[in-house]
Amino acid sequence: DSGRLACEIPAGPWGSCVAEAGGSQPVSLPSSFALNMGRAGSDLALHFNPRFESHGDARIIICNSLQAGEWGEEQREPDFPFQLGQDAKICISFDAQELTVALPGEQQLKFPNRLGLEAIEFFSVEGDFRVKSIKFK
Ligand SMILES: C=CCO[C@@H]1O[C@H](CO)[C@@H](O[C@@H]2O[C@H](CO)[C@H](O)[C@H](OCc3cn(-c4n[nH]c(N)n4)nn3)[C@H]2O)[C@H](O)[C@H]1NC(C)=O
Repeated sequence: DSGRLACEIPAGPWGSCVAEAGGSQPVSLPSSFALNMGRAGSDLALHFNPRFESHGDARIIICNSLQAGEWGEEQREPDFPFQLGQDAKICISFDAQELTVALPGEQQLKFPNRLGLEAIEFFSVEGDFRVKSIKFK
């Protein structure tokens, strides 16, 4: 079980690195997983949703915000660095302007901090993604 640990991105001015190592399980073909963070389940600064195959999308990362239960405009990232059954290190940091997601293979993705989030008060994981470690720095 080669769960490697978190990444070392230093905390941003506001935020911190929410580091995660996990992996999608080869047992069942996961259609997608999601990491959600923000103030509450209905107020997310970042819904980070890699889709292997779901909603008619294949191998694309969907990022969005959720404000009072309403989805914002999706940001769609076709550069898809995940492999089924492989561990993935994902590291999220943020400041007043944007959230930065460090992905496997030195890939980086940015998403505007639409909620002006200053602290992560809510964090959830959905789908076939087994979290091996989480570190708030
Ligand atoms: C073309 C038709 C209208 O557009 C579609 O509208 C859908 C509904 O809003 C969009 O799907 C939602 O997209 C949201 C982000 O913008 C969320 O991903 C939402 O799902 C929330 C969610 C995901 N998950 C989840 N992910 N993985 C697992 N296991 N569970 N649990 N709750 C999805 O149901 C979907 O991404 C969007 N597609 C396009 C191409 O825009």
